[in-house]
Formats: sequence, C-alpha cells, structure tokens
Amino acid sequence: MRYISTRGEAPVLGFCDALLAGLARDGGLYVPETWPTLSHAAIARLAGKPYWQVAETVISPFIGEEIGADDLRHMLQQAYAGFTHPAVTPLVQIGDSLFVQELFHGPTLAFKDVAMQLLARLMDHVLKARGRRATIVGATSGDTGSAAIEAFRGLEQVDVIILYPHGRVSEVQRRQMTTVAAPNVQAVALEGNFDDCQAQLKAMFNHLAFRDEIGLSGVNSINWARIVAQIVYYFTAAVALGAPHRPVSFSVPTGNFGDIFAGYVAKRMGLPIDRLVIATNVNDILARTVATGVYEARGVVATSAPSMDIQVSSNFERLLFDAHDRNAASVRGLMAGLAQSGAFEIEPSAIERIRAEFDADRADEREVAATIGRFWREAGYLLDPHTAVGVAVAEKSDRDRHVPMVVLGTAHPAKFPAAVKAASGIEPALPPFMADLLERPERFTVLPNDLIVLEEFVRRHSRAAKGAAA
Ligand SMILES: Cc1ncc(COP(=O)(O)O)c(C=O)c1O
Ligand SMILES: N[C@@H](CCOP(=O)(O)O)C(=O)O
Repeated sequence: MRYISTRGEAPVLGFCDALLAGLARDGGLYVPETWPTLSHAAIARLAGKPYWQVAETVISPFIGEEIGADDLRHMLQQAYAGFTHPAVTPLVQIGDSLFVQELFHGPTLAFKDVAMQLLARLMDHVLKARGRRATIVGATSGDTGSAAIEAFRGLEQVDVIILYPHGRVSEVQRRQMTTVAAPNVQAVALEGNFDDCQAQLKAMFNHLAFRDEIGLSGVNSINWARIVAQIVYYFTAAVALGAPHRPVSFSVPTGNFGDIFAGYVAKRMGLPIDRLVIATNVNDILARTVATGVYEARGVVATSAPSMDIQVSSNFERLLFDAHDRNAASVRGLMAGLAQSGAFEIEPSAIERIRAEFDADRADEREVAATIGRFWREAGYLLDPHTAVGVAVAEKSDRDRHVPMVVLGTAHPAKFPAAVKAASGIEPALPPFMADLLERPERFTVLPNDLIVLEEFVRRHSRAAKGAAA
C-alpha cells in the first residue's frame, strides 16, 4: 500500500514511512492511494472473533508486506491485552435501537487508547528496526496527550512532548499527563486553546529543518496509523449488530474529525454503514459546514466536553480530498483560503457528496446536561459529556429506527466528574487502578504560545536532536 498527500506535493510513502512522518512535508495529510476492500464473506467471518483478530483482518491491507504477519499479530495481542473489558470495545444498549460502543476500557479511559496502544508498539518496532530515535510532539485537548504519555512512557526510542491548553482540560485529564514520572515524557501547558496547540504542532512539522533535526513524529490523528487503528471498532460494532447482512448507523462525537473519518474509511472498505452522524458541541464548525457549505473558523468556546472544543478540524482535509475526486490542487486552494481568511467555500458537487454520506448537528450545553440526566434516570446509564453530545444528536436526528444507531462512547464519565455530577447528581468514581490520581505529584511546564520558545523546549528534551545513537 502506498500513501499520498492530500496536497499532492510530498513524497509518496509506504506504511512505515507514513507512520513516522505524521504530517506530509507539503503540509497535507497522508491517505492510502486506494481504499482496500473486504468482501461480504470476509466481513461475515469477523463475527464472534476476538478484537485483535478483527484488527488483524482490517489493518493488514493498510500495512501490506512492510511488517511481518507474526510481528503484527503479537503487537495487536499485546496492545489489547491490557483493556479491562474482554470485548475491548463492548456495545451497551441504552434505548430503542440505540447503542453506546464503550471505547474507554483502556488505561486512560478514552477512545484514544484503542489506537495509541497499537501506535506506540508499531513506532517502537519500526524505530528499533531502523536503529533510530524519534521525537514525538503531540497537541491535545486532553485525551490524546494522556493516552500518548501512557503508551510511550519509558520507551527507549522516543521522547514525547505534549502540548495541552493551559486551564482548559479537566483535572483528571491534566493529572493523567502531569503525574507520569518517566524521563522521556514532558507535559507543556500552552497559554492558548487546543487550536493554538495544533497550529504550533503543524508549524513545527512545516519547519522542515527543525523537523529533520529532531526526527519529529506525530501521534495525533494527522498520523494515518491512528485512523487505521480506529477503523477496527466500526467493524466489531456493526458485525455484532448484524453486518454485513444489515446496515448500521453511527453517531460520533466529533472535534478533529479523526474518529468519524475512520468510520468513513470502514464504509469505503465495504462495511454497510447507513448514516455517519457528525455530532458536535457548540464549537460547531463541522455542523455549520455541512449545512452551509462554508467552512469558517470562529472563536473556541469552553464547554463541558473540553476534548471537542476545537474549531480547526484537521482530518476534514482528508474528506475534502475524496469529495474533490482526489484533486490535490483543489485541496491546496481551500487550505490556502483557510490560512488567509480563516474560511473557505466548498464547491456544490463536493458538498453534495459529503451530505450523501454524513448528517451533522450540534448539541448545546443545556442539551448535553439534559441528556446525561435523562439517560441516568431512565436507563441507569451514565454518559460522559462527549458521548452525551453523540447521544443528543442521534436522538434529534430523523433516523430510521429499523437501523441500529451506535453512538461512540469516547470517554469514561469519571474523566469529567464535575460535569457529570452537575447533570445527574452522581459523581462517577475513577477505577481502582487510578484511585490515587488526585494525590500524585504533578510535573509540567507552562509556556507561551510562541513557536521559537516551543521549539527550543522540544530541542532541549529531544535525544534525537542531540544525535544520541539509538
Ligand atoms: C472524549 C473525546 N470525544 C470526542 C473527541 C473527538 O474526536 P475526533 O477529534 O476524532 O473528532 C475527542 C477528541 O479527539 C475526545 O477526546
Ligand atoms: N480531542 C483530542 C484532540 C486531538 O485529536 P487527535 O485525534 O487529532 O489526536 C484530544 O483529546 O487531545
């Protein structure tokens, strides 16, 4: 499998190089040259298989011959062995043909663990084989950072620097990042919002001399391998609910558009997905875009679902690429418009294609709180605010009740105890393995939203920059 950039001006890479590259050198995002497909029979055979085996079937075509089958199988088994539910991403019915797929049974209680536990193993494997080190810089609104720190802590081949928005993540999220003592991990509280963190990360990738000096790699969903790992749970959910013999819809709490883009890929691969519902909080750039065809960034508002407080939604570029017949020049034009004026207009045929696949709506703070309260009272099920956005939007949608609707349960309610308690009266407890999280000592560095300062900090904490042999 070969990977091409959405902007068409970066080298074409194989899987392992795309894995280490993160952002393409032309500022675009890597996508496979073609979408692999699974036959009806192959999808039917996934029923009843353990998660790692489904992952093996779904992920292998994206890797091709670049990683040996035994090595990949071993990494998949290891990656999912630590999840606290035997199904890894179980389904729970919470209403009339309405399900939550719980993606939060990994070590940091959010869906990011599902991909990050595999990504860390893949990167370590490839870096060791090449005898080199990498410096990972990540931008987080709370969950990617904690999952990355947990997955990469202590690894010899990598240093990890995570930028999170100072004062804009929950206490549990912050402490998951700041209480890890491993010397290869640094948590940076950036004076700005998540979009600032992501913009600085992309600026580092686009500063090619710096990028090469420190061996920069990424763990955000700009990294194609993150998306690949997230495709798997669409298959496990849909097959459990009757696919390929029956269609299934998904409502996805959305910010950076990585998770729902994985659903789009699952559909391209042959999974019978009926509707893909983009569910946003009041930071609703994607809901507005689908409604109007105009992508226009506005100021970010802090909400009870802070991980989705995002306005510049990275992976939307991957969808735009497909919606424009994979014409990289069109994508370059749109992205130049975004850089210049903070907005662009999608041409009518492209927005129609997007509307043919996706529905989109938003849930405001009142709706999110009411949804948490109602499902606790009526179904005895406690939603976190992000999952509640997905449920609220699914409930508002004009859905066909004969088609099961799966809401991706992206975080455990205990990551956001204050919002959940305010909405339901219940304070969710952290699981025993992190019961002392609030007592552990913290270590983090506050830095201004300034590329020069940030690059200097990263350089100082990068063993790859110091030229140390791996
Ligand atoms: C808990 C939670 N829900 C939903 C999202 C949105 O996912 P995506 O950015 O892939 O759209 C995030 C952040 O990515 C998150 O951390
Ligand atoms: N919500 C995310 C934001 C980054 O998203 P990613 O999927 O691109 O890593 C977070 O919690 O950090």
